[in-house]
Amino acid sequence: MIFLQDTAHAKINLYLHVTGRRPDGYHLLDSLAVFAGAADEVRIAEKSDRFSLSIEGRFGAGLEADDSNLVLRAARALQAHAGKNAPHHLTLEKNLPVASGIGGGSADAACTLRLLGQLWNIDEAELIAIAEPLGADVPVCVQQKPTRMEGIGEILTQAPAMPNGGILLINPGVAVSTPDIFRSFANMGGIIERPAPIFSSEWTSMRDLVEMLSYTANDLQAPAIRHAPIIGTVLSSLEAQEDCLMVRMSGSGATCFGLFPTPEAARKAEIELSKEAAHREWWTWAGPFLQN
Ligand SMILES: C[C@](O)(CO)[C@H](O)COP(=O)(O)OP(=O)(O)OC[C@H]1O[C@@H](n2ccc(N)nc2=O)[C@H](O)[C@@H]1O
Ligand SMILES: Nc1ncnc2c1ncn2[C@@H]1O[C@H](COP(=O)(O)OP(=O)(O)OP(=O)(O)O)[C@@H](O)[C@H]1O
Repeated sequence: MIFLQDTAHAKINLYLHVTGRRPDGYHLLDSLAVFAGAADEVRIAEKSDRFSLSIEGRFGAGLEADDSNLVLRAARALQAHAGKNAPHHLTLEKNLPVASGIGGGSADAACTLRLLGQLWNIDEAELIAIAEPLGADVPVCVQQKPTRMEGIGEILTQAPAMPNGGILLINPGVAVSTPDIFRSFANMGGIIERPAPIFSSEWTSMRDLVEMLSYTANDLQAPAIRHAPIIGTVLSSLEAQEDCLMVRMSGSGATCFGLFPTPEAARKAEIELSKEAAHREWWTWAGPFLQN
């Protein structure tokens, strides 16, 4: 019997600047993370003698339901922190492509923390502290709100709400390893000096937001295209769509996004692209941003 469930939304890095490197090798970032309607789902069922996991959904076959899974790692980390001995059976519906730059695993871990936090009465600040060692993207995924991420992802500043625009996501089915892309970034010349983006107090339309984004980039895009040239093809296909305001890759790739004035315009572009996407076996999703 399922008694609690929550959605783990795709994280999109609208820009991602690499600004430095820590002595332990992790890169310092400045990034605007927002969340799309596309999501995995995590469900908590009855108590069990230990935490266990079932995985379903389109991309479930590519993942092990063992201790390496971020859902179980998050559950065990919170259990240890809370000093609880109350394990449950968990189910993950994996709708988002794996290792694709939209933080799927991080979103699942954060979703698990939220669910168990609700069950065990643990506040958000504590959940964020538990989230940090699980992965650089996990803290931002706990809140699932438009957020500027700095440091390696642990310095979070709330960003203005997203305008009521649309996003089209395309993943070409090539898994991209985050450490490999950071390594290539360093080998291709490393840090690019540029002024920090200036945030306004609100974005009244997608055009307003896109104007600000036009002064930014994803510094991992060029290294990712070197690993997976198909990313360049995806970006060109998105760019060719009517009403598309801008295109870019998210995170360390390979998922790319197009921004549109409305969710309907994004859905129309998805339909336009559906033949090519089916032929090339691309995953696509179009619709609104998650509004909080
Ligand atoms: C690229 C982003 O997706 C942007 O949101 C994230 O920074 C990556 O977050 P993530 O997938 O949760 O990454 P983690 O699992 O913490 O790190 C995977 C590996 O990527 C590299 N890594 C990650 C984050 C970061 N700020 N600098 C890094 O150099 C490190 O080699 C690390 O061992
Ligand atoms: N629940 C999970 N969902 C997805 N990946 C998981 C999960 N648990 C563990 N992993 C492992 O984590 C790795 C990264 O997967 P994930 O989908 O989070 O990457 P990503 O989309 O590139 O994330 P990011 O944008 O944070 O870099 C995968 O190689 C996968 O084996």
